Amino acid sequence: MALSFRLCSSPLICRATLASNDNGRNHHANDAAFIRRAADLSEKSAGLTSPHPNFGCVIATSSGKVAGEGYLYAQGTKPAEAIAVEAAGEFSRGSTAYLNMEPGDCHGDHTAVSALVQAGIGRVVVGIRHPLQHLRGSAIRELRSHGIEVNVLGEDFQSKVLEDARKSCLLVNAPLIHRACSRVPFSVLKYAMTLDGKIAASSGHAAWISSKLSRTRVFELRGGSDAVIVGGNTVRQDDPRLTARHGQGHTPTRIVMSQSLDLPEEANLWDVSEVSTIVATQRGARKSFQKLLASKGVEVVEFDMLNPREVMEYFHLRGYLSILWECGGTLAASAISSGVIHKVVAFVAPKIIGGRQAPSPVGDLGMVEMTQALNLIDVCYEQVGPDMLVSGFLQPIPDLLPVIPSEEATFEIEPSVNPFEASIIFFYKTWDLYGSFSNFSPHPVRMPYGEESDDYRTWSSVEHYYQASKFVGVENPLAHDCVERIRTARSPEEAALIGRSKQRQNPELVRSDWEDVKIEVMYTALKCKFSTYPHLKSILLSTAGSVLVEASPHDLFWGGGREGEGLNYLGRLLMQLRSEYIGESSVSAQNASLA
Ligand SMILES: NC(=O)C1=CN([C@@H]2O[C@H](COP(=O)(O)OP(=O)(O)OC[C@H]3O[C@@H](n4cnc5c(N)ncnc54)[C@H](OP(=O)(O)O)[C@@H]3O)[C@@H](O)[C@H]2O)C=CC1
Ligand SMILES: Nc1c(N[C@@H]2O[C@H](COP(=O)(O)O)[C@@H](O)[C@H]2O)[nH]c(=O)[nH]c1=O
Repeated sequence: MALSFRLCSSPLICRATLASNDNGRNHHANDAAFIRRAADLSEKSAGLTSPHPNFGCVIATSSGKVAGEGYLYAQGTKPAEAIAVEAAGEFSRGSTAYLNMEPGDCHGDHTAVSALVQAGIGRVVVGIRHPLQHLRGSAIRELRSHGIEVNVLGEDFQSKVLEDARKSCLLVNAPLIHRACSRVPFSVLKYAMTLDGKIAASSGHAAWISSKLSRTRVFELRGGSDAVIVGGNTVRQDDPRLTARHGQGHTPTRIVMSQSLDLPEEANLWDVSEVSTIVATQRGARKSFQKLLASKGVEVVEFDMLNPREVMEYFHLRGYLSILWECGGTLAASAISSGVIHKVVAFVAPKIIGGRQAPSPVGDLGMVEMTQALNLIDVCYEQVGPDMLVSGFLQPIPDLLPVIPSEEATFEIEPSVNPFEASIIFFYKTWDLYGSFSNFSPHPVRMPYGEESDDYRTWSSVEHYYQASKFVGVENPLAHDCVERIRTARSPEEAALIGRSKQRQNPELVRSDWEDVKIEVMYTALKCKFSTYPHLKSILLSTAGSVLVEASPHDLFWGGGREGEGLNYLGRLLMQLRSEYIGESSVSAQNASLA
């Protein structure tokens, strides 16, 4: 369903519509402006961390002044709402909080909602409901249950300015919305072409068509994606690096799709010292070359049918939210035909190269009449240096507006419905249904700082503690530095990045018994987390009878692997902990009955 706004049906809507005189219009304009600001804010972490649901919060006083604002930096960090009310301090009381998206308090601890309630916020305006089914509506319901007036754009109010503001909220979380309703990640096809529609000269040479400024924009696009994809021919022709080149921030995985595996033995993409590369290929293709790639640290994933849809479904399962396609026209045509491309970003350079054989951005789509052409929607034009950047959507952002339930019906919706009827519970990303089982979940633990130390510190997540433990007890100041860098990392993913890369680059800094103790380290940290947070313990206990599997297809030690080939140690430890708790509670029940 394309973007649209529905007719009002709830009492709140009618109240709002009745107030739609000039004063009402002013309110709408203010609300729209602050919601847009929240949406802009929510995108601030783009390129700094891996893509995640984007949340922004603006607190505005009754006189229309911004008192505080915040955005979610990465998954597993402090919610935008908590940051904003902290910044606003006493001004929060009676103010309005503008949220581009309903909070995703997915761990039962309701941090975002509590922050707003405790700060005395009087009214909350929400751009869109949370797209994920298991979170949608619950924070709104909870806020209302605390007597806070909550208005959801498109449900409680309608007007042109609010429609535009709501659209900006949909745009900043388009990848998440796609995740909620399709089985493929949000995909953007990007290319640079000359004014005569060529992406290379007839020799295949393409460096460079677009200007330096445009290419810097491409680095930003890469930094905001989980992965960048090219086809085998682009690797052979260009030997690309596909890095984001911004120094500190997030770097996407590089993916090569090649059926033949007829690829060079030496290539920039096989250097995985900084960024990983995955080659997706046809099952059974050039086994000897697969071995060579594996020896260089390149992951090879075989597919029975190597096509864009299969590959995208696979990366969806790996938790990828957004993918940037930087391939040539052959693979681009195949991806468009498979329906996996959602958006197109084209840099058009004012140059003419000519050449009958020179490649164009999209190969054969089998169309013969101009009436069959695919029309982009929501098209934007922007001049970037000498180039023109044209972007637009090939598919509308799905509108997940529910058929608006009545207030009573809203209360009847069971937010904790478990879609996994089967006895296997998968968990991975923190925003998923059982996201609190992930090491990245935002639950700080008090654990020792150093081996057998009495010096207990707060670690922002189990992942922080686990990664730092690799370097504990090593007599080397550099190892101490690693521990401190990991402890103070801004997010669990940064902690993981530092821990993993240091372990790879400086194995001498890792404690010698790490392989023997790592399971115990993890277990102790998990035990601390689940004992510290009773609601997490309850969620764990509620899974009794189910097998817990960390749905990480690439981590074959802690995760379950793609086809169950992983050892799933994280899932196992959680089940062990669950048994321990169940044992403890049955012993205490026995003691109580004896007493
Ligand atoms: N200006 C720009 O923005 C860009 C320009 N280019 C230029 O484009 C040219 C290369 O274009 P092109 O040949 O189209 O390269 P592609 O990147 O589209 O690579 C095509 C290759 O992709 C692999 N592939 C795997 N699965 C599929 C599938 N289902 N459908 C189609 N291909 C699949 C095959 O590799 P294999 O043969 O290994 O099996 C195929 O040969 C180069 O000159 C390069 O410089 C490239 C990217 C961007
Ligand atoms: N030629 C061309 C592009 N080409 C794309 O960039 C890749 C090279 O990236 P890297 O090795 O990281 O610099 C190349 O393989 C292709 O995918 N991109 C652009 O923005 N503008 C250009 O003019």
